[in-house]
Amino acid sequence: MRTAMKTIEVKGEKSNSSIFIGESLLKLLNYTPVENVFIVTDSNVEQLYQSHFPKFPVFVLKPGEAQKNLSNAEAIYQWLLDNGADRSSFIVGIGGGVVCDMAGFIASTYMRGVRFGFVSSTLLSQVDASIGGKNGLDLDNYKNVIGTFNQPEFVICDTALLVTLPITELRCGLAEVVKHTLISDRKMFEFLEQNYSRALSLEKEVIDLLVEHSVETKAGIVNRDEKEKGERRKLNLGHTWGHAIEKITGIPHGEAVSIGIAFTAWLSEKRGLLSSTERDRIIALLHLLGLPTSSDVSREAAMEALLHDKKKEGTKMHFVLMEGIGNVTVEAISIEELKRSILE
Ligand SMILES: O=C(O)C(=O)C[C@@H](O)[C@H](O)[C@H](O)COP(=O)(O)O
Ligand SMILES: [Zn+2]
Repeated sequence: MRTAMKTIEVKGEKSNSSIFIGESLLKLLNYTPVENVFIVTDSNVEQLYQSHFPKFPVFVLKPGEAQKNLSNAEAIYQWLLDNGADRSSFIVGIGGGVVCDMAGFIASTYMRGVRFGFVSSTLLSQVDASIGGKNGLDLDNYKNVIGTFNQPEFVICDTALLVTLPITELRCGLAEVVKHTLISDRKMFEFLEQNYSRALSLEKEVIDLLVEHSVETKAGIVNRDEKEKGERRKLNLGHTWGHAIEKITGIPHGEAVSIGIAFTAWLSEKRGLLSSTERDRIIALLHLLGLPTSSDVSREAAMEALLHDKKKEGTKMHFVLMEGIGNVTVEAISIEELKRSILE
């Protein structure tokens, strides 16, 4: 039985981040100063876990991606000012990806930057969103168009908090786990094929292993390429198409990523990089996890949204393709060629 807490380090250019897997929200005070701390959370987390929070001022956001916007950022800046937060203050985000993104962005910009850390409460956030120092807000429904690279001092991944997570949210986190296995670990993909139902029933041993594997995979990549000049682009597998679907439909991020992964498997097969057998295995695993693999959005509409993605540089776009389960390649594809591949 795996019980011990595991620590993984992310090394950023400016600062480092310690990820504590299996640590408890109840131990938060061991990681923050004893005063001048400000908590950002959402109403779901507040309702379930406020009694576990240390006694610091709390700003409560409404839940959901739509809250990751500039007007909420302004409200939080104002609240910090009103409550006397200064350059020596410490901000803690307690919640999922939206809360961590907001808290990280605010902390990185308030008074030109104050110290911050996260308690990550959803699977998606523990395996991905809270790790690696990307803090961003959406604009006009386009994902993370405004943001910073800045590492939190710590991330507490309290897997005990996952027991209250709705099943849709759990599935969404598993979409990012599948993404990590597709990027670099065929054996882990096979482990998921064999153990998907144990993951869906939140078996502790399996969940801890999956969180640890994802954090290790992501930390390794971020340590080599924090600012996404090269290898980190791989972490965007399924996201270029996924973000377009997410923008148009408003479905949860993990579901959009699942659709994006399935689309990428199709495109990779079409371009002769992936066998149809492996494509079918990928789609089958996503289905076993209860994730969607297609959407009603027309390819033309998705293509239009995709052209506004921040991964577009001039007339080209970096697209992550699969060369087999556990192996991806990043190709700078011209928009014209992408249109031909996708629309013909
Ligand atoms: O951390 C990264 O790098 C990722 O690409 C991880 C993604 O799963 C995550 O959704 C990220 O926020 C997307 O970043 P973006 O730069 O494409 O907005
Ligand atoms: Zn993602």
